[in-house]
Amino acid sequence: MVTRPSLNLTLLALLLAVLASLLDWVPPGQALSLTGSLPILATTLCQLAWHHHHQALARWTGLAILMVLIFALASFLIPEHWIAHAAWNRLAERLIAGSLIVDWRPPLLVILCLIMLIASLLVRTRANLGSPQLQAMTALLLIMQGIETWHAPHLLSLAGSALEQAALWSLLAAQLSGVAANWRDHFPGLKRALSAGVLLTCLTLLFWHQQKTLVESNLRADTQVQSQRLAENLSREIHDHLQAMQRFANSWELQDSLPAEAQWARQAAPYHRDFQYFLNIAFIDTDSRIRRVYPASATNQRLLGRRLFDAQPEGRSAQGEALFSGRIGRTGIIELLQGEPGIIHYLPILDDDSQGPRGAVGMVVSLPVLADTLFRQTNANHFGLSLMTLDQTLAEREAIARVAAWQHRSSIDLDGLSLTLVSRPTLSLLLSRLSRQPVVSLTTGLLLAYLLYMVLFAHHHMASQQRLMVRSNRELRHEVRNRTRLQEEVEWLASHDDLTKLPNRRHFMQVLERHHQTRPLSLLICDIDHFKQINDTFGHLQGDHYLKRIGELGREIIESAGGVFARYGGEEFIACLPSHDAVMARDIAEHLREAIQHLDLRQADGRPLTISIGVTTQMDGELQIDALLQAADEALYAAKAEGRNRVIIAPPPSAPAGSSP
Ligand SMILES: Nc1nc2c(ncn2[C@@H]2O[C@H](COP(=O)(O)OP(=O)(O)OP(=O)(O)O)[C@@H](O)[C@H]2O)c(=O)[nH]1
Repeated sequence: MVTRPSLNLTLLALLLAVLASLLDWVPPGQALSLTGSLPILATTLCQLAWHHHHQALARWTGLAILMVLIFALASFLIPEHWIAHAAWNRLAERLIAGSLIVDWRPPLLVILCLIMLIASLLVRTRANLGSPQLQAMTALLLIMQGIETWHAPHLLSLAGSALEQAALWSLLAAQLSGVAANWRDHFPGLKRALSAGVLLTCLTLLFWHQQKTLVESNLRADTQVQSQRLAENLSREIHDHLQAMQRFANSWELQDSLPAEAQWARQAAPYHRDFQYFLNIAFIDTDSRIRRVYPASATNQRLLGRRLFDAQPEGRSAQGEALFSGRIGRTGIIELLQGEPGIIHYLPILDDDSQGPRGAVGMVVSLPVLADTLFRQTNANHFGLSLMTLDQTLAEREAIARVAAWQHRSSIDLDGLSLTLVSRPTLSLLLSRLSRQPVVSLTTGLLLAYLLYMVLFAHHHMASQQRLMVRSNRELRHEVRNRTRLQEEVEWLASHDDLTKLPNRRHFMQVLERHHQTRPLSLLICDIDHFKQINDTFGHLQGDHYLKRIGELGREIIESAGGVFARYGGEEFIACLPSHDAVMARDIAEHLREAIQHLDLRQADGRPLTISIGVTTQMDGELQIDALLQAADEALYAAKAEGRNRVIIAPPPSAPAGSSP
């Protein structure tokens, strides 16, 4: 549903996405950083197209963006041993020289948010396709982005910039404002499924955050150990060279005179070769003059004969230690005569008759060269390195690849002198070692949360459908029962007399037809005597009462004889007695007449109520209903004519013409 607020919010998202893109933009050739803002901008345009009813355009752009985002997500998910991080970087390199995959890939949480937003746009506002769950997940992912931004600097850029996050919130709000009214009707059905889905999403995000923190801190500890090892190597190197040089100094103790130049060069050469960071190895006499130096480079030659006390006042105390006290002396970090920072060790050459030092061996260690020698042992693709004092960078080795925001500081002990080695692991190194497990858990958890919502929603939908069906079934059964009862009532009314509840004439005729083979078959027609006077005297209601009483009694007597008693019309009743001959029928008719006479019913003149009965019997032959009725009626007429309150037997009905006797 497109509403004015939702359109406005999408336009706001567009503005924010454009601003984010402009702020992120850097000239081509440099590292690209449109990673988050560009897909947000594309999604906003897609949503705008949807708002303007260009559904097909919105659908196809949405699908295209979705494909790109899924590809980017795959680079987070695929294990290193399937596709190495270097391969992803090579792919990025092909797109723009010097770029890395991280320059192209939007932050993880932005990718997930955009996938949810586009998916919910594609399923429109349909709750049964999971739109509410997708939007709830987007909101939770955005909250997580806020936490990530506020929390701490992290290894990977997982969250978008503040502007990108604001644009994403606007997109979500635009979608929500269009559908809120629509969902209000669905809310009872949504409630359970949505709360379960949201709960699982929250748990997934918390679990992911915990896992990610653990993985990153392990990785940090890993690189810290590596960096520490480097520092230890450096310390060991210094220690080793000191020992070696001590041996070198000791080798001159037996010699009384000044070492010959060639001899000095011959003996110093292997040390210089092994420890390339020695700028020179010099023989210094007790007057602190440099008398021999190796290598004999032009710079070193210029030092010959110079008095170090004057030339290097900073090193005076160290020289004094070696030349006068006979102990190893070491300068701090000083500016060397060669113009670079370094340390000079002075190793005394003692006289064999213990007359004090005869001189000292001076070893000039260039710290940049020392650091460089060590730095060369590490891969420049993995670490950027710096060797530092408290306030000065002595040597630096830039990493070839881009470094991460992390840096490790390890202290180095240079024979009592404390330095710091700062190492900065490269992004490529960290990403290639980073476990994919947290991202896999996050993606799987979100997928499961969506599926859980779908299952619960479908279950609720099916359950309510079933409830509806059961209710309709019950109503239908009730309706069928009602109709059957009505039908029975109608049928009963059609075949019975409403006043006396006796079978009516039509029903009686059907009964009679059913006995077309029963012989003998007797028929009785009964008529109340002077009923008109009863009506006239006592009223019709009383007349009705008489009719009912006679009906009840007649039914009792006739049915107990196996016959059927029915109302014939007006104050007349009719009965059939199957398998009763004329004598048996007459007896029953007499019994009926007498029983009525003994009822407590009175005629208008006070005498007991009486009836007259005409009886006829068909003994054999084909059933002749009309003839039987005619005969019984005539017998009744005769009974009336003879004074009423009597039973007259009609002669058997004559056979119809043509029938055999
Ligand atoms: N109360 C009541 N009266 C009825 C009903 N059906 C017919 N009657 C009355 O029955 C009376 C029949 O009268 P008649 O046919 O003249 O016969 P009678 O008065 O019984 O005289 P006889 O038959 O000659 O003895 C009429 O007054 C009818 O109105 C009914 O359902 N209820």
